[in-house]
Amino acid sequence: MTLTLLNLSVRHPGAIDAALALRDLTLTVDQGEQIALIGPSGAGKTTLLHTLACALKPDQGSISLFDNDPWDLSSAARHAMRARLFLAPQTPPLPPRQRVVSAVLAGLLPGWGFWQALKSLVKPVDPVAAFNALAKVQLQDKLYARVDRLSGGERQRCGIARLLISQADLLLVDEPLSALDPALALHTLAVLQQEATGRGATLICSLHQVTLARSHFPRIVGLRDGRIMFDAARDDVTDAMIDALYRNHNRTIDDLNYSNDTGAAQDNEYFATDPSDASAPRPAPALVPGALVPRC
Ligand SMILES: Nc1ncnc2c1ncn2[C@@H]1O[C@H](COP(=O)(O)OP(=O)(O)OP(=O)(O)O)[C@@H](O)[C@H]1O
Repeated sequence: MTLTLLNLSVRHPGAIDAALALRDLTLTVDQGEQIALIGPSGAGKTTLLHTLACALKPDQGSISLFDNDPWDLSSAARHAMRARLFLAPQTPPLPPRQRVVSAVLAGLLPGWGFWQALKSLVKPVDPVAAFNALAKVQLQDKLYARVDRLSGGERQRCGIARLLISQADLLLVDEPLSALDPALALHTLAVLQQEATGRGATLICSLHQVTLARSHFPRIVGLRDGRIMFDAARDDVTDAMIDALYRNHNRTIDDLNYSNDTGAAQDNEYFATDPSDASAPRPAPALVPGALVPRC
C-alpha cells in the first residue's frame, strides 16, 4: 500500500477564517496505481498533493505513507521518507541564475550528502543523466541554459526532467501540462506515465484537461470544495459526474444573493452555512444581477 488517508482534513496556516482546504478525505492508493485528480479551481488538488508530500500537516484524521504516519516520525525519519516521493509543482521553484543542468540534477539531492550537493553546484556531477532526462521531454538543447531564460513551458518540462531523474516511487505532479501546447502535453503525459510504469511508481497527477484524464488514467478522483465527490475507475466516470463536478462553479451575484433568501438558500447546494467552509459565499456589498463572480 502506498498511501492511506482516513477522514483527513487540512487547513492552510493563515487561511481566512481558518477555512478547511480539505475535508474528511478517505482514500487508499496501492503502489503502482496511476490516478488523475480533477476538479474546479480551488477544489483542493494542490493542497492534497502538498499534504501527500508532507509539506502540510493534517488538521484532523490520519495519513499513512509507505505504512508509516509521517507526522509520528522524527523529522530526520520524515526527511528520509520524503526521499521516496517527489512533488513536481505546477511552477517549479528554480533559482533564477541556475543552469538547467543543475536544476535537473537537484532531483538527485535526496540521495546526496551535503558535500556532493555543493560539489554539483560548482560542477554538475552527472550532466549525461541530466541530458537524457531532458531529452525525454525534448529539452536537451537547453542543458546549459539559465533557468530564468526559459519559457513557461520549458520551465515546466525542466521540472518534469527533475522528476524523471529522481529515484522516487511516489510521484506527485501538479498540473504538469498547463503551459504546454497540445502535442507536447500528450508527449509529456506519455513520458510521465511510462516512467511511473517502468519503475513501478505510484503516479498522482492533477489535471485541468478532463478529456486527457479520462483517456489516460485508469482511476479518477474528483475533488470539489475540499471533498472527494467521486473516486472511480475511468469507465465508471460519466459525463453527468463531470458536469456535476464543475457545475455552477462560476456563481452569479444572484446565487450569492441567496444569503438574503433563506428558502432559496436551502435549495442551493453551494450555499454553505458552516463558517469554516471555504466555499461559503461572503455577503456582497454591491449586487449587480446576473454578473459573473469568480469563485475565490
Ligand atoms: N497558501 C494558502 N493559504 C491559504 N489558503 C490557501 C492557500 N493555498 C490554497 N488555499 C486555499 O485552499 C483551497 C484549495 O486550494 P488549492 O490550491 O489546493 O486548489 P486547486 O484545486 O489546486 O486549485 P487550482 O486548480 O486553481 O490550482 C482554496 O480555497 C484556496 O483558496
